[in-house]
Amino acid sequence: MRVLASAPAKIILFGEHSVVYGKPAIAAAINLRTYVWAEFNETGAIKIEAKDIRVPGLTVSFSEDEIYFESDYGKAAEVLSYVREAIELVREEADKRDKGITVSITSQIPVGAGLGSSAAVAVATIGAVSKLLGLELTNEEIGKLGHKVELLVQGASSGIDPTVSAIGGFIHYEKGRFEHLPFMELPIVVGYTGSSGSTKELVAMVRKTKEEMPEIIEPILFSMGKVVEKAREILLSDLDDDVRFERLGRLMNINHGLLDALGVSTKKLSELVYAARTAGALGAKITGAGGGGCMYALAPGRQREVATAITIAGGTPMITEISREGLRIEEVIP
Ligand SMILES: Nc1ncnc2c1ncn2[C@@H]1O[C@H](COP(=O)(O)OP(=O)(O)OP(=O)(O)O)[C@@H](O)[C@H]1O
Ligand SMILES: C[C@@](O)(CCO)CC(=O)[O-]
Ligand SMILES: [Mg+2]
Repeated sequence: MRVLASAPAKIILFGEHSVVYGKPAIAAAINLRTYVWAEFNETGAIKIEAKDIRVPGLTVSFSEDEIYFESDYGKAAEVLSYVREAIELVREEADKRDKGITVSITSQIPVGAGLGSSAAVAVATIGAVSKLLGLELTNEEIGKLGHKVELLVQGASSGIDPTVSAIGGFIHYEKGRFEHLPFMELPIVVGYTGSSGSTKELVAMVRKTKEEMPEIIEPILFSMGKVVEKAREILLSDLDDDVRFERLGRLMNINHGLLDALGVSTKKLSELVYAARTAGALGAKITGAGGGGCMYALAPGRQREVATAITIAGGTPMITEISREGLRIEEVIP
């Protein structure tokens, strides 16, 4: 039997980082997906074919007529830890710890770019492997297992990314609980800096700063929580779109400033944010953990101009759509 599952990327509209400390956040699944095939193998081992992820630590030496490859196995194993933990967790849940499983991954989501590639790969793997092992799990349960995987690998995770990747759509999330917000088209542009940041390291950096100066960082996290409350109110209001977008834009700019104060922006991210605002975006901010990766802009009627401004500033624009669907079983071959 072979199973193919897929799970979407996400953007965080408001509340990244503060959500790790129990504040609310708002996120949406977007139409970039990670695909995972799962099948049994006879060896009893876990085998992972990650087709489009760069493995760090590979050294190649060339001499007259020979080529030597040396790999840093520790680093290679670390890169695959989300997938490995996901498979181990599902084998335990199914009480089939010794089953040999091979997974093969292809992904449209840039890695370490704030678009939830870690959550999507964990959720798609859990979806494919649980189906293979005959476990009946709801998408919500798969999101909770995805949260466990992120906790195991990163040490800290709010769970918002695996939740939105598993269930799709547009959500408000707080302390493990989510509420679907009404589906709406948002005129956004995502801008990719081309560089990456590690969520594990960025979350650890914010925690360290918070421990060193709680009297400064806690009010910032508190304000971020308030920005999200206000944004939820505006999203649920019956205000006209022009007023609604203008207010949301202002909140995005405040949220970006607060993220910058936490130290998770970079020069390139800020350049893309300011380029987007100058080209007429009503708001622009980092999305995801930062340290590189992506920003997004709210630009009703100005998406094309903002995309051009992001390109001129050295970024890659992506006009994405919100994905109603989360985890999907694409194919089951008996
Ligand atoms: N296609 C893939 N195959 C295997 N592992 C992947 C794949 N995509 C992502 N990963 C894993 O996820 C890690 C990146 O996760 P990380 O949480 O740091 O960033 P992100 O999820 O892309 O962004 P964010 O968490 O800010 O939304 C990679 O180093 C790798 O371990
Ligand atoms: C930085 C963070 O808030 C969002 C990453 O997309 C981490 C988390 O919520 O687990
Ligand atoms: Mg991640």
